[in-house]
Amino acid sequence: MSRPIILGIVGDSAAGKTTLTRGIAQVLGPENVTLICTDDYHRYDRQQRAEIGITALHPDCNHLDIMQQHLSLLRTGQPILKPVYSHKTGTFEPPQYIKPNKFVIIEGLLGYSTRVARDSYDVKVYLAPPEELRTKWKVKRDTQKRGYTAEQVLAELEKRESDSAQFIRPQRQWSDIVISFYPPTGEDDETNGHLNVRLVLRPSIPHPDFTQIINPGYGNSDSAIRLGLDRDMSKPVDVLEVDGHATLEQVNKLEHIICSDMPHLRSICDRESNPELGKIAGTTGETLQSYPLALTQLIITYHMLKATQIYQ
Ligand SMILES: Nc1ncnc2c1ncn2[C@@H]1O[C@H](COP(=O)(O)OP(=O)(O)O)[C@@H](O)[C@H]1O
Ligand SMILES: O=C(COP(=O)(O)O)[C@H](O)[C@H](O)COP(=O)(O)O
Repeated sequence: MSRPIILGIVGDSAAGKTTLTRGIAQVLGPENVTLICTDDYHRYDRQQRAEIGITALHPDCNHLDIMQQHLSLLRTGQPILKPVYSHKTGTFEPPQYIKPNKFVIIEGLLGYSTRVARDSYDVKVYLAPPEELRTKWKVKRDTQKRGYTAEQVLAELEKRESDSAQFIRPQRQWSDIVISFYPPTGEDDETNGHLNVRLVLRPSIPHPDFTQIINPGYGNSDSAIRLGLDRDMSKPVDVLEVDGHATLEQVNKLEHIICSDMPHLRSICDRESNPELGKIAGTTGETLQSYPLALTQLIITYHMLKATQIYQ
């Protein structure tokens, strides 16, 4: 059976969804990827939301029924007529005709909020940076790119907090992978390129065999790459951590584990031949490179390529 492979990336505003998506789409080939942002399914424009007093995070503020209908259509390879919301103007634009490519990446706030929607994905990712870091990212992004003042962004975050807690954060439970970038202890997050990452790997999909990381000789607890067991939302999980200061040699070893069981896809599943992996736009428009981000993007790409072996 041939059908598009669907990746979900869910998380609160400025949690890093677009940044994560970019590298994955580059590896898979932009011509093979359809990108969809579920903000397009907002029910009200910016002015209406302000008048009604509802936030974009509330399910009632989104056409979730149409979103899930569209996800089901995309999963079976059918086209949709997608609404378009502009973050630039805060208004809706004419709808777009979209025919899914080989891979579809759906990113947004409420992608896992209904069962039918959840059933549409092959891989489900949830982004959960510490709230302090997300606040900094949101202030920076929304002041630089969306025309807000820092005070407006902070006031908006406060207004949204109860909806975040009630509707956004619980979706973490449905994900296969929870991703948290975080600053190393004692360093502030201005060193964005050197953030560590914590990946919660649920057994809901089969992950690459990372156990050799904990073999004697590899080192673990004091290494820059660590594997352990934990619980997330009370369920047992594996946790893989990669420090921003990991060496190239350590990163290459992990990459080898990720890519070694798909030799015929080696050229795709490889960090070195995909220089876009791990790239982040810095504060002054410069480009930073992060190994933790690159490896995270590679693990997600691994799962998408694996899914093609079953469905394409
Ligand atoms: N992994 C990361 N490392 C460093 N900075 C990041 C990372 N992810 C996101 N950011 C910063 O946070 C900002 C918001 O991220 P973005 O991807 O636009 O979030 P979202 O799409 O979830 O709203 C970006 O402009 C970037 O500056
Ligand atoms: O929370 C988000 C989602 O975007 P993202 O996840 O990219 O932050 C936006 O604030 C709403 O879509 C409304 O947009 P605006 O506030 O610009 O009208």
